[in-house]
Amino acid sequence: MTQIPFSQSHHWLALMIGNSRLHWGYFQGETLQKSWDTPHLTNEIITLTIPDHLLIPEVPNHLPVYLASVVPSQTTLWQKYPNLSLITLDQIPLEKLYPTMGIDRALAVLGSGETYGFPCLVIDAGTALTITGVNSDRTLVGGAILPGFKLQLQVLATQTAALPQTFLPPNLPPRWGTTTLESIQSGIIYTILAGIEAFIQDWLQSFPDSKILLTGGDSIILSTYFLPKNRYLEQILYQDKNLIFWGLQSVISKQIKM
Ligand SMILES: Nc1ncnc2c1ncn2[C@@H]1O[C@H](COP(=O)(O)OP(=O)(O)OP(=O)(O)O)[C@@H](O)[C@H]1O
Ligand SMILES: CC(C)(CO)[C@@H](O)C(=O)NCCC(=O)O
Ligand SMILES: [K+]
Repeated sequence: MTQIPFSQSHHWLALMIGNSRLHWGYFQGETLQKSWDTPHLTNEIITLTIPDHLLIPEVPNHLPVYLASVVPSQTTLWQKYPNLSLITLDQIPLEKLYPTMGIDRALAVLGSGETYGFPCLVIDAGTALTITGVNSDRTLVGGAILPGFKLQLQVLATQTAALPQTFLPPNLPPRWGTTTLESIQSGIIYTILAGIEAFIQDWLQSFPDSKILLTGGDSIILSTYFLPKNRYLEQILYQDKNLIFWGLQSVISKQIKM
């Protein structure tokens, strides 16, 4: 994997491989022009044709790809792609990251700090739901990992006889469910919300000036559920689906003179 001189092209792709799907960002210089998601790859990739509907003009087929991944089997499929740079934990300018920490968490909390300021707490509602806090010295304080909303719903449906597959309702369901569906929704949603609130309150005791960022595939629905119950957090709580891209942009712009 070779480092691409950035001057070759101002067009580049950020690719975050998550556990559910691929998250793409198309950048011109430091500007994120578009972002989109696709399913995991099934075959090795050698050239990359950008879908027409993304309306990216004149994009070459070997656009530089800056790849961060938490799925090793997907990373392998990129080995023969000519313009690939793999972003790994050692390139993240944060202190005390531990060796097995997910690069998505490190990038999201870096992107959050660079954009909204340090200290910051990131709540990433993806396949897994992660909580990651960094202080004003850009040092990892720590975090937590639990099954995400969809995974919790799925596991109840697949590991029990009587419980059906359940969806996330568009608005907060009643706490006291009177049907199976409502009871599952209530159980998962209210316990996740209570857990998140407890982590935030604990964090704010140590870092009262911290911003709190919600990101990940379920972050919009999470803020819909969470904000009306926690109006006191309104001034410090933000939803931003692009935190990982801001983190990648920060790492890459420091490696390469734009
Ligand atoms: N089109 C979609 N495809 C898959 N998941 C989706 C989609 N839209 C929303 N989601 C939600 O996004 C969640 C997955 O989040 P995200 O895409 O951030 O996960 P991911 O790619 O696995 O990343 P991570 O590794 O951070 O978990 C799922 O729980 C699902 O409910
Ligand atoms: C927790 C996930 C799955 C979230 O995508 C990812 O960040 C990961 O694989 N992390 C490795 C373990 C850790 O972060 O401690
Ligand atoms: K695993």
